[in-house]
Amino acid sequence: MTASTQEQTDTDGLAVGAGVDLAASTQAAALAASPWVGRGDKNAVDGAAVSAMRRALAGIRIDGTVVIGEGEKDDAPMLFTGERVGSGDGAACDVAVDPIDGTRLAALGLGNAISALAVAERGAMFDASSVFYMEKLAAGPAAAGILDLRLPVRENVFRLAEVLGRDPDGICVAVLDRPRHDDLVTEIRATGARVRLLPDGDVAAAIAAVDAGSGVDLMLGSGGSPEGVLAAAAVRCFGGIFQGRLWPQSDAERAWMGDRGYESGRVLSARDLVAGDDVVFVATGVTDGSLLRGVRSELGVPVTHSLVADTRTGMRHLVETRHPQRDPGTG
Ligand SMILES: O=P(O)(O)OC[C@H]1O[C@](O)(COP(=O)(O)O)[C@@H](O)[C@@H]1O
Ligand SMILES: [Mn+2]
Ligand SMILES: [Mn+2]
Repeated sequence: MTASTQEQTDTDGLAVGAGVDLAASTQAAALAASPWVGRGDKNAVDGAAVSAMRRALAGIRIDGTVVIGEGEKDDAPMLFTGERVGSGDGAACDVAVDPIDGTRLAALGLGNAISALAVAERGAMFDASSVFYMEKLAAGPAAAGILDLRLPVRENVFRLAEVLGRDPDGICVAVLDRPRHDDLVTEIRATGARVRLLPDGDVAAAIAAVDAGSGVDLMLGSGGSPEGVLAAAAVRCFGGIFQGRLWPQSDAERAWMGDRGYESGRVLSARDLVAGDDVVFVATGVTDGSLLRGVRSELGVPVTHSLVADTRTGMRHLVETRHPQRDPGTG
């Protein structure tokens, strides 16, 4: 795998096919966060994951620029937007990271926390760093051309039920459990559909929505814009649809959108959010979840579960990795 990855990177000049290499970064983040799981300290979870991911990226042969990161931080050397990551040689690319999506879940010892990273060609990723929230819709491939974020919720649920050949009561919609979603949840339930309320973690939820057999048919509601770009990258690799609409919360955010000529109400597709034909998405489980198992220990050896996918091959790998901690003294 590594040899062919290397070759592809050399001949194409792009960071494609490098998914398994890139997974080292989400694995490092998950491994570093795992001692903090259940200890109630969100900052410790995030801090450990961010530094480990950053260090691991330095060993990966890409010339990456973080487009979706931890915000524009001037102080701590973290994964801030605009930061260059990777070894500096290899393909020039945009990088989106969420070292832990579900920090609170991990701190509370709850399931579904993941570490996620996506890479695309340089300039391919939508700059969503300055408007925090995005309204989102994600569903499987059958929903293409049928569902639309601008339609009433009821209409989307009925359309999805029809295209899937079910009654609305056979539809399950994932929604972040937030007071702002109370009306949304009422509207969904009024159609007969079920709602799976999530304490956190809408990247994994969007993947569940596009993935047949996950038990989730649709994801609706607002969440972080950075997570929207990561979910869009995943959907580009897995198939299915993702739609996002920036949801500004302040005059500063509205001004930022205006300055960039972003019409309010514009619906962004997965391809608008992550363009190009070379997209790689990797995620590693931190705590056990519906998508991935969390970090666990087998006879003292840490084991991780990662998902690796790319648009070029359309392949999706579930990778189980043993991480023996070698004693330098014994080689
Ligand atoms: O908690 P809010 O403000 O509703 O934001 C929702 C966002 O936070 C999360 O639940 C958790 O994100 P982090 O763990 O990266 O902070 C995301 O999955 C989601 O997009
Ligand atoms: Mn995070
Ligand atoms: Mn997040």
